[in-house]
Amino acid sequence: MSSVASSTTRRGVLPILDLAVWEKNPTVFAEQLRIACHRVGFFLLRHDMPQEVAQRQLDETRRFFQQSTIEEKLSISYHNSPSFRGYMKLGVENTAGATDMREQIEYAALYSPKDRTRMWPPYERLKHHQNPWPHSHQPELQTATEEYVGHARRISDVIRDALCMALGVHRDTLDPFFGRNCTQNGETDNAIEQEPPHWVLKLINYPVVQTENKQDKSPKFGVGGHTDTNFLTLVLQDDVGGLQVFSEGDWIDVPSNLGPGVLVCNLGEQAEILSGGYFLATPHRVLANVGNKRDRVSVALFYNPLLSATIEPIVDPEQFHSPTNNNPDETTATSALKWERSDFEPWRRKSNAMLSTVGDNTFKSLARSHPEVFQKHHPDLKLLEDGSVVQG
Ligand SMILES: O=C(O)CCC(=O)C(=O)O
Ligand SMILES: [Fe+2]
Repeated sequence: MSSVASSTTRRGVLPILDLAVWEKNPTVFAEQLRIACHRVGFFLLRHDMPQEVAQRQLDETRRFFQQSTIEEKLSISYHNSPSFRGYMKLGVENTAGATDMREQIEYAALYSPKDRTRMWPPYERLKHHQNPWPHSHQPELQTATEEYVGHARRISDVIRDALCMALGVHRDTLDPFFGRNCTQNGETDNAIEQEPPHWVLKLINYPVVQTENKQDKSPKFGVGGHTDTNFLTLVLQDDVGGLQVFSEGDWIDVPSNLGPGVLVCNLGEQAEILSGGYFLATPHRVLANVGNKRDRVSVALFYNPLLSATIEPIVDPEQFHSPTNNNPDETTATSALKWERSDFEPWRRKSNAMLSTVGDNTFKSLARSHPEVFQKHHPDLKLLEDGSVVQG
Protein backbone atom coordinates (compact mmCIF):
# COMPACT_ATOMS: atom_id res chain seq x y z
CA MET A 1 0.00 0.00 0.00
CA SER A 2 1.37 3.42 -0.87
CA SER A 3 2.38 5.94 1.79
CA VAL A 4 -0.65 7.99 0.85
CA ALA A 5 -3.05 5.20 1.69
CA SER A 6 -1.23 4.25 4.88
CA SER A 7 -1.61 7.82 6.16
CA THR A 8 -5.34 7.15 6.21
CA THR A 9 -4.93 4.84 9.16
CA ARG A 10 -2.80 7.20 11.27
CA ARG A 11 -4.72 8.79 14.06
CA GLY A 12 -4.80 12.57 13.89
CA VAL A 13 -3.55 12.76 10.28
CA LEU A 14 -5.90 13.58 7.42
CA PRO A 15 -5.51 11.28 4.42
CA ILE A 16 -4.23 12.91 1.25
CA LEU A 17 -5.40 11.60 -2.12
CA ASP A 18 -4.35 12.55 -5.64
CA LEU A 19 -6.70 12.74 -8.64
CA ALA A 20 -3.75 11.74 -10.86
CA VAL A 21 -4.01 8.29 -9.23
CA TRP A 22 -7.66 8.06 -10.34
CA GLU A 23 -6.58 8.83 -13.91
CA LYS A 24 -3.91 6.13 -13.89
CA ASN A 25 -5.49 3.50 -11.69
CA PRO A 26 -9.10 4.01 -10.61
CA THR A 27 -9.12 0.86 -8.49
CA VAL A 28 -6.22 2.06 -6.33
CA PHE A 29 -7.82 5.50 -5.91
CA ALA A 30 -11.19 3.98 -5.00
CA GLU A 31 -9.53 1.85 -2.33
CA GLN A 32 -7.76 4.87 -0.81
CA LEU A 33 -11.04 6.76 -0.90
CA ARG A 34 -12.91 3.88 0.74
CA ILE A 35 -10.55 3.86 3.70
CA ALA A 36 -10.60 7.67 4.01
CA CYS A 37 -14.39 7.93 3.88
CA HIS A 38 -15.03 5.00 6.20
CA ARG A 39 -12.44 5.88 8.82
CA VAL A 40 -12.34 9.68 8.75
CA GLY A 41 -15.01 11.13 6.42
CA PHE A 42 -12.53 13.88 5.48
CA PHE A 43 -9.60 13.90 3.06
CA LEU A 44 -7.29 16.30 1.26
CA LEU A 45 -7.34 16.06 -2.52
CA ARG A 46 -4.63 17.08 -4.95
CA HIS A 47 -6.83 18.15 -7.84
CA ASP A 48 -6.29 18.71 -11.53
CA MET A 49 -7.85 22.13 -12.11
CA PRO A 50 -5.35 24.82 -13.10
CA GLN A 51 -3.97 26.35 -9.92
CA GLU A 52 -4.55 29.85 -11.36
CA VAL A 53 -8.29 29.15 -11.44
CA ALA A 54 -8.32 28.24 -7.76
CA GLN A 55 -6.02 31.13 -6.80
CA ARG A 56 -8.14 33.63 -8.76
CA GLN A 57 -11.25 32.38 -6.97
CA LEU A 58 -9.62 33.04 -3.59
CA ASP A 59 -8.30 36.45 -4.70
CA GLU A 60 -11.64 37.67 -6.11
CA THR A 61 -13.45 36.40 -3.02
CA ARG A 62 -11.06 38.26 -0.73
CA ARG A 63 -11.34 41.40 -2.88
CA PHE A 64 -15.14 41.37 -2.61
CA PHE A 65 -15.12 41.17 1.18
CA GLN A 66 -12.19 43.56 1.75
CA GLN A 67 -12.89 46.24 -0.84
CA SER A 68 -16.66 46.49 -1.29
CA THR A 69 -18.56 49.11 0.66
CA ILE A 70 -21.46 47.90 2.78
CA GLU A 71 -23.85 49.38 0.17
CA GLU A 72 -22.11 47.37 -2.56
CA LYS A 73 -22.35 44.22 -0.45
CA LEU A 74 -26.01 44.79 0.31
CA SER A 75 -26.77 45.44 -3.37
CA ILE A 76 -26.60 41.64 -3.74
CA SER A 77 -28.33 40.88 -0.42
CA TYR A 78 -30.02 37.49 -0.04
CA HIS A 79 -33.03 39.41 1.34
CA ASN A 80 -34.01 40.16 -2.25
CA SER A 81 -33.82 36.54 -3.37
CA PRO A 82 -36.72 34.07 -3.07
CA SER A 83 -34.15 31.31 -3.55
CA PHE A 84 -31.98 32.52 -0.63
CA ARG A 85 -29.02 33.51 -2.82
CA GLY A 86 -26.71 36.47 -2.22
CA TYR A 87 -24.74 38.28 0.46
CA MET A 88 -25.31 37.55 4.17
CA LYS A 89 -23.63 39.85 6.63
CA LEU A 90 -21.84 38.82 9.81
CA GLY A 91 -24.19 37.55 12.49
CA VAL A 92 -27.14 36.33 10.41
CA GLU A 93 -26.27 32.64 10.65
CA ASN A 94 -25.89 30.57 13.74
CA THR A 95 -24.85 27.01 14.43
CA ALA A 96 -26.07 25.20 17.55
CA GLY A 97 -27.44 28.45 18.98
CA ALA A 98 -24.22 30.52 18.70
CA THR A 99 -23.67 33.25 16.11
CA ASP A 100 -21.19 32.31 13.40
CA MET A 101 -18.36 34.82 13.05
CA ARG A 102 -18.45 34.96 9.26
CA GLU A 103 -19.99 36.77 6.31
CA GLN A 104 -20.72 35.04 3.02
CA ILE A 105 -22.25 35.05 -0.43
CA GLU A 106 -24.34 32.06 -1.40
CA TYR A 107 -24.78 30.99 -5.04
CA ALA A 108 -26.49 27.90 -6.41
CA ALA A 109 -27.24 25.84 -9.52
CA LEU A 110 -28.97 27.58 -12.43
CA TYR A 111 -32.19 26.33 -13.99
CA SER A 112 -34.27 27.24 -17.01
CA PRO A 113 -35.99 30.66 -16.75
CA LYS A 114 -39.57 30.28 -15.49
CA ASP A 115 -41.82 32.03 -12.98
CA ARG A 116 -41.73 29.76 -9.95
CA THR A 117 -43.13 32.28 -7.43
CA ARG A 118 -45.93 30.15 -5.96
CA MET A 119 -44.90 26.75 -7.22
CA TRP A 120 -45.51 23.48 -5.41
CA PRO A 121 -43.63 21.57 -4.06
CA PRO A 122 -41.93 24.58 -2.48
CA TYR A 123 -38.42 23.44 -3.42
CA GLU A 124 -39.29 24.30 -7.02
CA ARG A 125 -38.92 27.92 -5.86
CA LEU A 126 -35.19 27.32 -5.21
CA LYS A 127 -34.67 26.86 -8.94
CA HIS A 128 -33.47 30.17 -10.26
CA HIS A 129 -31.93 31.11 -13.55
CA GLN A 130 -29.79 33.88 -12.08
CA ASN A 131 -27.34 34.41 -9.27
CA PRO A 132 -26.87 37.92 -7.81
CA TRP A 133 -23.44 39.14 -8.99
CA PRO A 134 -21.76 42.47 -8.13
CA HIS A 135 -21.86 43.48 -11.83
CA SER A 136 -21.34 47.16 -11.28
CA HIS A 137 -18.24 47.09 -9.11
CA GLN A 138 -16.63 43.65 -9.46
CA PRO A 139 -17.65 41.82 -12.63
CA GLU A 140 -14.55 39.60 -12.28
CA LEU A 141 -16.19 37.78 -9.35
CA GLN A 142 -18.70 36.17 -11.71
CA THR A 143 -16.12 35.18 -14.33
CA ALA A 144 -13.78 33.67 -11.74
CA THR A 145 -16.54 31.89 -9.84
CA GLU A 146 -18.24 30.36 -12.88
CA GLU A 147 -14.93 28.97 -14.09
CA TYR A 148 -14.15 27.62 -10.63
CA VAL A 149 -17.58 26.02 -10.21
CA GLY A 150 -17.25 24.24 -13.56
CA HIS A 151 -14.06 22.55 -12.36
CA ALA A 152 -15.30 21.88 -8.83
CA ARG A 153 -18.46 20.25 -10.21
CA ARG A 154 -16.46 18.10 -12.60
CA ILE A 155 -14.19 16.97 -9.73
CA SER A 156 -17.28 16.22 -7.60
CA ASP A 157 -18.66 14.07 -10.42
CA VAL A 158 -15.39 12.10 -10.45
CA ILE A 159 -15.43 11.60 -6.68
CA ARG A 160 -19.04 10.43 -6.93
CA ASP A 161 -18.02 7.72 -9.44
CA ALA A 162 -15.06 6.76 -7.26
CA LEU A 163 -17.29 6.54 -4.17
CA CYS A 164 -19.50 4.04 -6.04
CA MET A 165 -16.44 1.94 -6.86
CA ALA A 166 -15.37 2.20 -3.22
CA LEU A 167 -18.74 0.76 -2.21
CA GLY A 168 -18.33 -2.10 -4.66
CA VAL A 169 -21.21 -1.01 -6.93
CA HIS A 170 -21.07 0.04 -10.58
CA ARG A 171 -19.66 3.54 -11.00
CA ASP A 172 -22.86 4.90 -12.55
CA THR A 173 -25.08 3.69 -9.67
CA LEU A 174 -25.60 7.23 -8.38
CA ASP A 175 -26.47 8.69 -11.80
CA PRO A 176 -30.25 8.55 -11.23
CA PHE A 177 -29.75 10.68 -8.10
CA PHE A 178 -27.54 13.30 -9.74
CA GLY A 179 -28.14 13.22 -13.48
CA ARG A 180 -25.05 13.14 -15.68
CA ASN A 181 -23.04 15.69 -17.64
CA CYS A 182 -22.25 19.24 -16.82
CA THR A 183 -20.91 22.16 -18.78
CA GLN A 184 -17.70 23.96 -17.85
CA ASN A 185 -19.32 27.05 -16.36
CA GLY A 186 -21.59 25.09 -14.05
CA GLU A 187 -24.71 25.99 -16.00
CA THR A 188 -27.16 23.52 -17.38
CA ASP A 189 -27.04 22.20 -20.87
CA ASN A 190 -30.72 21.45 -21.14
CA ALA A 191 -30.24 19.36 -24.24
CA ILE A 192 -28.32 16.82 -22.18
CA GLU A 193 -29.26 17.48 -18.61
CA GLN A 194 -32.87 18.25 -17.69
CA GLU A 195 -32.05 19.25 -14.17
CA PRO A 196 -28.59 19.87 -12.63
CA PRO A 197 -27.42 18.47 -9.32
CA HIS A 198 -28.32 21.20 -6.84
CA TRP A 199 -24.84 22.53 -6.06
CA VAL A 200 -24.54 25.42 -3.64
CA LEU A 201 -21.41 27.57 -3.44
CA LYS A 202 -20.51 29.67 -0.42
CA LEU A 203 -17.85 32.34 -0.67
CA ILE A 204 -16.91 32.90 2.96
CA ASN A 205 -14.97 35.51 4.92
CA TYR A 206 -13.99 34.96 8.55
CA PRO A 207 -12.97 38.44 9.74
CA VAL A 208 -10.26 38.91 12.30
CA VAL A 209 -12.06 38.91 15.65
CA GLN A 210 -10.63 41.36 18.17
CA THR A 211 -10.01 39.84 21.58
CA GLU A 212 -12.92 41.44 23.25
CA ASN A 213 -14.22 41.75 26.74
CA LYS A 214 -12.15 39.53 29.06
CA GLN A 215 -15.32 38.65 31.05
CA ASP A 216 -16.86 36.98 28.03
CA LYS A 217 -15.47 33.46 28.25
CA SER A 218 -17.91 31.83 25.82
CA PRO A 219 -15.93 30.30 22.97
CA LYS A 220 -16.57 31.88 19.58
CA PHE A 221 -16.47 30.04 16.30
CA GLY A 222 -16.26 31.07 12.67
CA VAL A 223 -18.78 28.29 12.30
CA GLY A 224 -19.67 26.01 15.21
CA GLY A 225 -19.34 22.21 15.14
CA HIS A 226 -21.73 20.62 12.63
CA THR A 227 -22.10 17.89 10.07
CA ASP A 228 -22.94 18.87 6.48
CA THR A 229 -26.33 17.69 5.23
CA ASN A 230 -25.34 17.43 1.55
CA PHE A 231 -23.50 14.62 -0.27
CA LEU A 232 -19.96 15.93 -0.75
CA THR A 233 -18.28 19.23 0.16
CA LEU A 234 -15.14 20.61 -1.50
CA VAL A 235 -13.45 23.44 0.39
CA LEU A 236 -10.82 25.69 -1.13
CA GLN A 237 -9.10 27.67 1.63
CA ASP A 238 -6.39 30.26 1.98
CA ASP A 239 -3.44 29.80 4.34
CA VAL A 240 -4.89 31.37 7.50
CA GLY A 241 -6.19 28.11 9.02
CA GLY A 242 -8.83 27.40 11.66
CA LEU A 243 -10.76 24.48 10.14
CA GLN A 244 -10.89 21.49 12.48
CA VAL A 245 -12.26 17.96 12.10
CA PHE A 246 -13.59 15.70 14.86
CA SER A 247 -11.90 12.38 14.28
CA GLU A 248 -11.40 9.43 16.60
CA GLY A 249 -12.35 11.45 19.64
CA ASP A 250 -10.23 14.58 19.00
CA TRP A 251 -10.49 17.85 17.12
CA ILE A 252 -7.65 17.87 14.61
CA ASP A 253 -6.38 20.86 12.63
CA VAL A 254 -6.76 20.76 8.86
CA PRO A 255 -3.44 21.89 7.34
CA SER A 256 -3.73 25.22 5.53
CA ASN A 257 -0.25 25.41 4.03
CA LEU A 258 -0.77 23.13 1.04
CA GLY A 259 -1.72 25.84 -1.44
CA PRO A 260 -4.56 26.13 -3.96
CA GLY A 261 -3.65 22.79 -5.58
CA VAL A 262 -5.29 20.95 -2.69
CA LEU A 263 -8.98 20.87 -1.77
CA VAL A 264 -10.36 19.79 1.59
CA CYS A 265 -13.16 17.28 0.98
CA ASN A 266 -15.74 15.86 3.33
CA LEU A 267 -18.84 13.75 3.16
CA GLY A 268 -22.24 14.90 4.32
CA GLU A 269 -25.27 13.13 5.75
CA GLN A 270 -26.64 12.21 2.31
CA ALA A 271 -23.46 10.20 1.61
CA GLU A 272 -23.76 8.52 4.99
CA ILE A 273 -27.34 7.45 4.25
CA LEU A 274 -26.67 6.43 0.62
CA SER A 275 -23.77 4.23 1.80
CA GLY A 276 -25.92 2.51 4.41
CA GLY A 277 -23.85 4.18 7.14
CA TYR A 278 -20.51 2.96 5.76
CA PHE A 279 -19.19 6.44 5.00
CA LEU A 280 -19.00 9.05 7.72
CA ALA A 281 -20.53 12.52 7.79
CA THR A 282 -17.91 13.92 10.13
CA PRO A 283 -18.35 16.91 12.45
CA HIS A 284 -16.14 19.90 11.76
CA ARG A 285 -15.89 23.55 12.76
CA VAL A 286 -13.91 26.70 12.08
CA LEU A 287 -12.33 28.50 15.03
CA ALA A 288 -13.02 32.22 15.32
CA ASN A 289 -10.27 34.13 13.56
CA VAL A 290 -8.66 35.47 16.73
CA GLY A 291 -5.03 36.57 16.80
CA ASN A 292 -4.42 36.42 13.04
CA LYS A 293 -3.43 39.41 10.93
CA ARG A 294 -5.73 38.66 7.98
CA ASP A 295 -9.29 37.56 7.44
CA ARG A 296 -9.67 33.89 6.49
CA VAL A 297 -11.24 33.22 3.12
CA SER A 298 -12.71 29.91 1.99
CA VAL A 299 -14.92 28.74 -0.86
CA ALA A 300 -17.14 25.73 -0.20
CA LEU A 301 -18.96 23.80 -2.92
CA PHE A 302 -21.82 21.74 -1.50
CA TYR A 303 -22.57 19.05 -4.05
CA ASN A 304 -26.14 17.78 -3.75
CA PRO A 305 -28.22 15.37 -5.80
CA LEU A 306 -31.18 16.61 -7.87
CA LEU A 307 -33.75 18.44 -5.73
CA SER A 308 -36.30 15.79 -6.73
CA ALA A 309 -34.10 12.86 -5.61
CA THR A 310 -35.02 10.74 -2.60
CA ILE A 311 -32.12 9.62 -0.45
CA GLU A 312 -32.03 5.95 0.53
CA PRO A 313 -29.21 3.40 0.83
CA ILE A 314 -27.76 2.05 -2.43
CA VAL A 315 -26.07 -0.78 -0.55
CA ASP A 316 -27.62 -3.07 2.03
CA PRO A 317 -25.86 -2.34 5.32
CA GLU A 318 -26.49 -5.92 6.53
CA GLN A 319 -24.96 -7.48 3.42
CA PHE A 320 -22.23 -4.96 2.93
CA HIS A 321 -18.67 -6.12 3.35
CA SER A 322 -15.68 -4.02 2.51
CA PRO A 323 -15.41 -4.68 -1.25
CA THR A 324 -11.66 -4.85 -1.55
CA ASN A 325 -10.22 -5.37 1.88
CA ASN A 326 -10.34 -8.50 3.99
CA ASN A 327 -7.66 -7.40 6.38
CA PRO A 328 -8.61 -8.44 9.96
CA ASP A 329 -6.95 -5.29 11.37
CA GLU A 330 -9.35 -3.23 9.34
CA THR A 331 -12.31 -5.16 10.78
CA THR A 332 -11.12 -4.47 14.31
CA ALA A 333 -10.63 -0.81 13.52
CA THR A 334 -14.11 -0.69 12.01
CA SER A 335 -15.84 -2.00 15.12
CA ALA A 336 -13.96 0.53 17.23
CA LEU A 337 -15.10 3.20 14.83
CA LYS A 338 -18.77 2.22 15.17
CA TRP A 339 -18.51 2.73 18.90
CA GLU A 340 -16.81 6.07 18.47
CA ARG A 341 -19.42 7.21 16.02
CA SER A 342 -21.79 7.84 18.93
CA ASP A 343 -19.39 10.66 19.88
CA PHE A 344 -20.73 12.56 16.87
CA GLU A 345 -24.18 12.95 18.39
CA PRO A 346 -23.63 16.34 20.04
CA TRP A 347 -23.02 17.86 16.59
CA ARG A 348 -26.02 16.39 14.88
CA ARG A 349 -29.00 18.66 15.26
CA LYS A 350 -31.71 16.47 16.73
CA SER A 351 -34.43 18.93 15.85
CA ASN A 352 -33.21 18.80 12.28
CA ALA A 353 -33.96 15.24 11.18
CA MET A 354 -33.23 14.84 7.48
CA LEU A 355 -36.24 14.79 5.15
CA SER A 356 -35.73 12.12 2.50
CA THR A 357 -36.41 14.29 -0.56
CA VAL A 358 -33.39 16.50 -1.22
CA GLY A 359 -35.49 19.53 -2.18
CA ASP A 360 -37.76 19.29 0.88
CA ASN A 361 -34.75 19.06 3.15
CA THR A 362 -32.92 21.93 1.43
CA PHE A 363 -35.96 24.22 1.53
CA LYS A 364 -36.61 23.40 5.20
CA SER A 365 -33.00 24.18 6.19
CA LEU A 366 -33.04 27.52 4.33
CA ALA A 367 -36.45 28.51 5.72
CA ARG A 368 -35.29 27.68 9.26
CA SER A 369 -31.99 29.53 8.95
CA HIS A 370 -33.51 32.63 7.28
CA PRO A 371 -37.09 33.05 8.57
CA GLU A 372 -37.28 36.69 7.40
CA VAL A 373 -36.52 35.75 3.77
CA PHE A 374 -38.97 32.86 4.00
CA GLN A 375 -41.75 35.14 5.26
CA LYS A 376 -40.99 37.93 2.81
CA HIS A 377 -40.94 35.83 -0.36
CA HIS A 378 -43.17 32.88 0.57
CA PRO A 379 -46.04 34.36 2.63
CA ASP A 380 -48.36 31.59 1.38
CA LEU A 381 -46.30 28.93 3.24
CA LYS A 382 -45.88 27.85 6.85
CA LEU A 383 -42.96 25.92 8.33
CA LEU A 384 -44.05 23.34 10.92
CA GLU A 385 -42.03 22.20 13.91
CA ASP A 386 -41.15 18.86 12.24
CA GLY A 387 -39.67 20.65 9.21
CA SER A 388 -42.56 20.09 6.83
CA VAL A 389 -43.74 23.08 4.82
CA VAL A 390 -47.48 23.47 4.31
CA GLN A 391 -49.74 25.90 2.51
CA GLY A 392 -51.56 28.51 4.58
O1 LIG B 1 -14.91 27.49 5.76
C1 LIG B 1 -14.61 26.31 5.89
O2 LIG B 1 -13.45 25.91 5.84
C2 LIG B 1 -15.67 25.26 6.13
C3 LIG B 1 -17.07 25.80 6.15
C4 LIG B 1 -18.11 24.79 6.51
O3 LIG B 1 -17.84 23.77 7.10
C5 LIG B 1 -19.51 25.01 6.11
O4 LIG B 1 -19.85 26.12 5.67
O5 LIG B 1 -20.31 24.04 6.20
FE1 LIG C 1 -19.46 22.30 6.91
